Amino acid sequence: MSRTALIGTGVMGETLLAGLLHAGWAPTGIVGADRRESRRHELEGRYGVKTEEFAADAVAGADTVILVVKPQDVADLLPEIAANLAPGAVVVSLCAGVTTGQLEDGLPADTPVVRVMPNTPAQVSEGMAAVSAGAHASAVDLEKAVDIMEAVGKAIVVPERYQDAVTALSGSGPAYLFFVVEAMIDAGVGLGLPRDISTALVNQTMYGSAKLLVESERHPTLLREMVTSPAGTTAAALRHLEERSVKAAFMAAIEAARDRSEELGRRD
Ligand SMILES: NC(=O)C1=CN([C@@H]2O[C@H](COP(=O)(O)OP(=O)(O)OC[C@H]3O[C@@H](n4cnc5c(N)ncnc54)[C@H](O)[C@@H]3O)[C@@H](O)[C@H]2O)C=CC1
Ligand SMILES: O=C(O)[C@@H]1CCC=N1
Repeated sequence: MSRTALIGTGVMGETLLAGLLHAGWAPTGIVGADRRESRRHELEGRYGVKTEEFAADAVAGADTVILVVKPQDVADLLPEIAANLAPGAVVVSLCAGVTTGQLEDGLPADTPVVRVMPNTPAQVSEGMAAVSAGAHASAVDLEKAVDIMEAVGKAIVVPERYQDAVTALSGSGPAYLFFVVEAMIDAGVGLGLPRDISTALVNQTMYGSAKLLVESERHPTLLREMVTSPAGTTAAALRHLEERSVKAAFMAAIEAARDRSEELGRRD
């Protein structure tokens, strides 16, 4: 039976684990590793998977090793797993900024490495992931990573040079949308709506708008124009957003995220 080791079971590690189990993967085929004892107990109780304290133990005998630790922890992790990595095992990294070259340098020669940028909507099987092959990853290895990510949403293959931009856009993207949601809910409360009513209005507006965007396949400008009646309420609101350069602020914010991803990938 194939065995997948999931190294790091924090927010993103649990997201992937839950998604894979929801997609029908057997808990017996997955072993988690986390340094935190409390986390290991939580995961074992919640999902019935086996967990290990040390990554090296989880990796032994695994044909796929998925790294979901913070980028800052990767350098210490690689020597831990390198010694126990099974020949031919594919290493799939979800760590922001960390390049396939950095990973290959810390792993046995010719280890197939695939870099992936996922996002948290994978928790509800609506993730968006971008996948890039390292120097020694075959088409089959790349497909393995795509299959893993497609179990929890959509996945596309991109050249690795796009990964920092992808990280800034779809990796961090859910946080930008939740930020807008918070702002809208607070605005509703500011206008006198009870918080639960404001939340219900905003949540469904977000959900319905996202569904309309995807299902209609119409350009967002057209969809926005459909809402904007001449001399109406939307025009009055959009004027305020334009006066405050909100679009430019989004662009600058996403550039900052791209720069941070590049920084995380820089070798010391
Ligand atoms: N949270 C998100 O929305 C996304 C996160 N990512 C990437 O996923 C990775 C993890 O992020 P989060 O889950 O948010 O962080 P987190 O801090 O929630 O989880 C990291 C986990 O790794 C464990 N860990 C650290 N070193 C370890 C080791 N040597 N052996 C075993 N376990 C170890 C920690 O105990 C912790 O539970 C990061 O590289 C991040 O860039 C990527 C896309 C989205
Ligand atoms: O904030 C971060 O660094 C991670 C990567 C993309 C989303 N969360």
